[in-house]
Amino acid sequence: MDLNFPPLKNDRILRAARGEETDKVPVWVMRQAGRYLPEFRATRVNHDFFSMCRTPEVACEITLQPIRRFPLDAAIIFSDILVVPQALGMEVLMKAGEGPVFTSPLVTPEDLNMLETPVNVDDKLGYVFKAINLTRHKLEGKVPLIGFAGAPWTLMSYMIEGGGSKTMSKSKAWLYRYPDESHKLLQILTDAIVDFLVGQVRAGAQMLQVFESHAEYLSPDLFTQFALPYIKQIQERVRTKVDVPMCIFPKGGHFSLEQLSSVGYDIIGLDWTIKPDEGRQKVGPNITVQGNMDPCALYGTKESIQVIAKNMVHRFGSQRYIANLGHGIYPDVDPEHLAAFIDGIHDA
Ligand SMILES: Cc1c2[nH]c(c1CCC(=O)O)Cc1[nH]c(c(CCC(=O)O)c1C)Cc1[nH]c(c(CCC(=O)O)c1C)Cc1[nH]c(c(C)c1CCC(=O)O)C2
Repeated sequence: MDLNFPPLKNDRILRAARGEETDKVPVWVMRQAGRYLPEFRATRVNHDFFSMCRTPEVACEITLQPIRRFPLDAAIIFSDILVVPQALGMEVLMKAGEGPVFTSPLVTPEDLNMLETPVNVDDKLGYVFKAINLTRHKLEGKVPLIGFAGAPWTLMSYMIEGGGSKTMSKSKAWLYRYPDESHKLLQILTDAIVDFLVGQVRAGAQMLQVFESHAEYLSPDLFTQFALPYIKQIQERVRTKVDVPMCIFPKGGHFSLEQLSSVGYDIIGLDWTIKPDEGRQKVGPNITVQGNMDPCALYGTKESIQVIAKNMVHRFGSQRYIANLGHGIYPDVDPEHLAAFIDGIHDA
């Protein structure tokens, strides 16, 4: 892998992450490479979703699509959080209109024996490292490249539910009925995630985001027992090997913000259900906040989007702040409306 990268021309997001002054508020959008872009859909018709993730040239091309169109301040590598369960030997398919489906989800703790551990990330996930390295070169220093992984609880819940769920009752049942085995699974995932994130930075990722998308299903006590310790461990262990800003996004986990502010992440991502001042106050002055416009606000007019975007910047303040949506952009959003959002942020 060629690690001689072109010089970075826009470091706004890295500056905001480190608490340094920024001329404009940096902005990127979760799922910015995705189905709302006609060029993504055109590539997607010819490919299976996970084959796209496994082909570095395709993953690179899709990562660059939104960067060519919009003045975004970061790129995020095209991949999925479910590549880690796949690396542990589980089969995951992406079904059109249905989302991810595991062919054999975990049912009882004995099923943990089927997981192929420890994961050699170079063998199993080397395709992500190659995609990152290629993309960092192809970006030509335009903006930083973000790497990511799902957090252990979110991945555990997918591995047990086998796909989407309204209640997470099967995976939460594990937490209550099999706490020891749940910890065993969470630790297996944590070990794989740490190596995976370190490998992404060594390949060229300049910032990392950990997605705890299923925080919202946990009670504060369950979060403290089964999510927080692993989120903390990931930060500590990754940081002993590489040094880039790290973001944790606990979707729906307002109750966890104070606790999360003490486990070492540079950035905490907020969903749209919390007021900017309240989120800011909960994470404290030494952490950068990211978020949190309602993704559905992009269905409004361009004018209304700009008003909401500017108002959001005023409420968060322009420093130690990274603008984003409160969750991923939806597939039926007009790309021109995303452009209005980005302009609204940069002009605020
Ligand atoms: C939970 C989760 C997943 N994947 C991810 C999360 C965490 C963020 C979140 O809470 O949404 C993370 C993810 N998924 C994808 C990215 C790529 C980078 C980006 O542009 O943000 C990232 C960062 C591509 C994707 N991941 C997926 C698509 C669409 C797949 C398709 O084209 O069929 C993309 C572009 C599919 C996916 N992948 C997943 C689901 C539930 C789905 C189906 C729902 C949907 O279709 O939006 C699992």
